[in-house]
Amino acid sequence: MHDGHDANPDEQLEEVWQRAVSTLSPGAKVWVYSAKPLTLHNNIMIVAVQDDLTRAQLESRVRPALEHAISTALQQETRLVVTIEPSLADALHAQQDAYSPQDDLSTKRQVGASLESEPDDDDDDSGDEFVPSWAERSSAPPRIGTVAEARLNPRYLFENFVIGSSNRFAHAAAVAVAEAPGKAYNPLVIHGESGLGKTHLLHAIGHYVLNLYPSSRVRYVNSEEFTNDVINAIRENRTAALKRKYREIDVLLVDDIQFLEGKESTQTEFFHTFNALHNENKQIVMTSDRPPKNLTTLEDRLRNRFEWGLTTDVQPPDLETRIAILRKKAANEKLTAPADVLEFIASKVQTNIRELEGALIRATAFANLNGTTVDLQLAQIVLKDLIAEGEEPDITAGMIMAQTAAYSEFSIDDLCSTNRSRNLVLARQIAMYLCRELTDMSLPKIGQEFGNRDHTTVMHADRKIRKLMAEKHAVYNQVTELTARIKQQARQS
Ligand SMILES: Nc1ncnc2c1ncn2[C@@H]1O[C@H](COP(=O)(O)OP(=O)(O)OP(=O)(O)O)[C@@H](O)[C@H]1O
Repeated sequence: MHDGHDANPDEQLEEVWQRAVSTLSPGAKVWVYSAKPLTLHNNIMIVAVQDDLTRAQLESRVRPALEHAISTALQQETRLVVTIEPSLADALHAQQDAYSPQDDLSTKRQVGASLESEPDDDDDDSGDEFVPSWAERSSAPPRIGTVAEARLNPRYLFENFVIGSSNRFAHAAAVAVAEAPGKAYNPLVIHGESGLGKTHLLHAIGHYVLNLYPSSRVRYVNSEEFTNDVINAIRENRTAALKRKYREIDVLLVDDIQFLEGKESTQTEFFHTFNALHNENKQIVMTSDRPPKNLTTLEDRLRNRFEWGLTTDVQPPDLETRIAILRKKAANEKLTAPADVLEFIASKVQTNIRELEGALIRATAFANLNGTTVDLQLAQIVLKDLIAEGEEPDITAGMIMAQTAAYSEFSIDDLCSTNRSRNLVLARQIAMYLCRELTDMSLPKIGQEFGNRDHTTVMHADRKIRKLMAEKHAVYNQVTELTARIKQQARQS
C-alpha cells in the first residue's frame, strides 16, 4: 500500500484487521471493537480510536497481543500506531467527549501537572502514555513552552485542518508524532508541492505537543532561518551558543529542507543537530517540496538519515475536500458565502490551497466593501482575472516590487529600506502580501528580498493586508489594480 489513501480503508485492510481482532482474548477485544484501521505503510499500521483512554490501552496492555495478531495476519512484522479520530467518536456515539484540542487541553494539562508533581506514580497505567519519557529524562528544569517561543502560527491547528484522501495519511502520521514524540516515527518527513498544508501540519504538531506536554521545548524553524543562524554564528564566533539553542529542544520542526541543498556548512551543522536530537529520542519533523531521495545536492549522509523514519506526502485535494476547506475557512474567519460560490471557487482553483483561500477572501472582501453579499454572479466577476485560463505566468519578487514602486510614490530602494513612514509601510506591506499571493516564495525568502527582514514581519504584513482589504476601499482597489498590472507584465515577459 502506498501514500495515496481513500476516504474509507480498503477492504483488504479491514479484512486483515478483522482477522487479527478475532484472535484476541475477550479482555483485549473490549478495547478494539470500536477501533478503525486507517492505513498500512512501511510495516506500520495506523489505527484510529475514539478517545485517549482507548488509545492508552491499545498502546500499553493490548499492544503486544495486537501487534502479534496483525503481524500474523499480514505475515510480516508490523508495528502499531494509534491515533484519535474525532469523527469516530461521533459515529460511535461514544460517551466520551468528542475530541477537541481545547477540551483536551484542560484535562491533559491537569494530567500533565499532576504527573509533574508526582513523577513516581508508576501504578497508574491508564495515564502513563501521557508522559513522554524524553521529557522526563530531560535534565533541564521544566518550563512552560509557549506558542510564541516555539514560533508557531496560532491559526495552524489540527482542528482547522480538513482531512481528505489527499492528506489523510500525512495527518494521521502528524497526530501520531504529536501524541508520542520521539516514539512513533523519527524523523517524520512531509513532502508535497506548494500550498498543500505542509507548514500547517508542522505547526499543528507543535501546538498539540505543547497542549499535551506543556513543559516540553518545541521550536519551529524554516531552513532558511536555520541557514542564517549558522552563517551568523560562524561569522560572530558563537557556534557553541547555536549548538545549545538547537540541541536543547524536544521537538524540532524544520520547514522547507530543500533550502539546505548546496549549503555545506549548514548541512554539517544540521547533521550534528539531527544526530544529537535523534540519539536522545527527541522528535524531528521536516517538510520538503520533494521526497528526500530527490534532494540530489544534499549530502548522502543527511539524506540517508531523513529516510530513517517515515516519509509521507500531501497531494492536491479533491473537489470535495476543497469545498470543505473553504467552508471551514469561511466559518473560522466569519466570511459569508453561499454554497454555490464555494463550489465555484473550489472548481476553479485546483492545486494550491493558499490560492483557494485567497480567492475566497477576495470575493468576500469585495462584497463587504460594497455593502452587499457574495452571490455566484458577483464571485464570477470578481475572480475573473484571478482564475487563470491556461498557464499561470511566472511572477517574481522583482516584478512585484517594480510594479508597486511604479504605482506608488516610492522606489524599490525605499521598499527595502528601514524607513517606516506611514505610506511607505503600507506600500511595503502590500508588496509583501502580493509576493505571498502570487509567488511560491517562502516567508523568509520574501523577508530577505525586502531588505533582510524577519519572516514574522512578512507574516504580519500578509495578515494586515488581508484585513485592510476587507475594511478599506482604497487598499482593496490598490491590491486589485496591482495584481492585474503584475500579471499583465508577467504574461508579456
Ligand atoms: N487540509 C487543509 N485544511 C485547511 N486548511 C489548509 C489545508 N491545507 C492547507 N491549508 C491552508 O492552506 C494554506 C497553505 O498551506 P501551507 O502554508 O501549510 O502550505 P505548504 O504546503 O507549507 O506550502 P509551501 O511549501 O508554499 O510553504 C494555509 O493557509 C493553510 O492553513
